[in-house]
Amino acid sequence: MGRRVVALASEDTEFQIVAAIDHAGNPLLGQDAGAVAGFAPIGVPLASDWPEEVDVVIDFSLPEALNHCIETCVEASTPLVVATTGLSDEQKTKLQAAAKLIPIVWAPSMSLAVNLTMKLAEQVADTLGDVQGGLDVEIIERHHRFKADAPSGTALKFGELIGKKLSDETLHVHGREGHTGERTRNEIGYHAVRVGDNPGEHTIVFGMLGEKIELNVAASNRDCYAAGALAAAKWLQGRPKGLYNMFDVLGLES
Ligand SMILES: NC(=O)C1=CN([C@@H]2O[C@H](COP(=O)(O)OP(=O)(O)OC[C@H]3O[C@@H](n4cnc5c(N)ncnc54)[C@H](OP(=O)(O)O)[C@@H]3O)[C@@H](O)[C@H]2O)C=CC1
Ligand SMILES: O=C(O)C1=N[C@H](C(=O)O)C[C@H](O)C1
Repeated sequence: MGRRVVALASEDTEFQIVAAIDHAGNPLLGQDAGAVAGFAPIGVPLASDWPEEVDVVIDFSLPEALNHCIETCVEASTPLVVATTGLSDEQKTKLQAAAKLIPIVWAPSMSLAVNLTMKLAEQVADTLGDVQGGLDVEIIERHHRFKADAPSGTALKFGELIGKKLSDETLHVHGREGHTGERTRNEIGYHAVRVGDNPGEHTIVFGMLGEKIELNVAASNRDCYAAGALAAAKWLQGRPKGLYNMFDVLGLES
């Protein structure tokens, strides 16, 4: 994702890339970030040390890298966009605490289409929650073979939003195997598929007795996430401290 953020930001006159950060052991350190992204050099080497002053930081990394990023941004009062998924509960608490000091946009998907589909999913759950015969919700996500976390942060967010609309006692069930018995009414099932270079696809199945609805949202490439993160970075300029999400950035009601 870092490569795509650099590529899109370097084509946007509203951005000046002042640093591209990776960990100290990355073999590409010292190489020009534009060239690493597959474009013309931009005069910014990939580095492991943080610059003194920046207007905004965009984080697509690993949960283990995020703590240092949050601390650095808080120390320098720098607005932060967090796109990394697979965070622990402790890290979520840390983010919430940091947002009392700096403005942060935090979302498991920066994609416009995904965030809009989340709103549609909420609407379907709201409408069908009490449908005759009961409603079964299953979430199937597909991603590339390199993805480190499962299910995706987006799938979990879909489940959280839908669960809130359905019941206070929604169970989140990951996969299904063996003599599982009859499906309970209050569970949401998650299924994580890892195949090739899939840039991200989510299907939410709302199953009833006699008919079903499926919401499917799929990326054709990863630029929807990079573009969303850049939009969030712009939106954060001049915002007061606080924790925001992509519904806020996109003007979709939270
Ligand atoms: N919110 C959204 O819209 C999206 C979120 N994501 C999430 O973003 C994250 C990154 O995804 P992706 O780019 O595919 O993953 P990659 O593994 O390709 O990239 C992660 C990068 O972070 C680097 N890294 C590792 N440790 C550190 C550190 N301590 N400090 C700085 N950088 C570090 C890695 O280096 P090295 O390879 O050397 O370990 C690597 O270059 C994932 O959590 C993914 O789920 C992805 C797409 C969209
Ligand atoms: O790792 C990815 O690729 C993606 N991760 C995010 C997630 O976990 O939801 C967002 C997107 O689906 C791509």
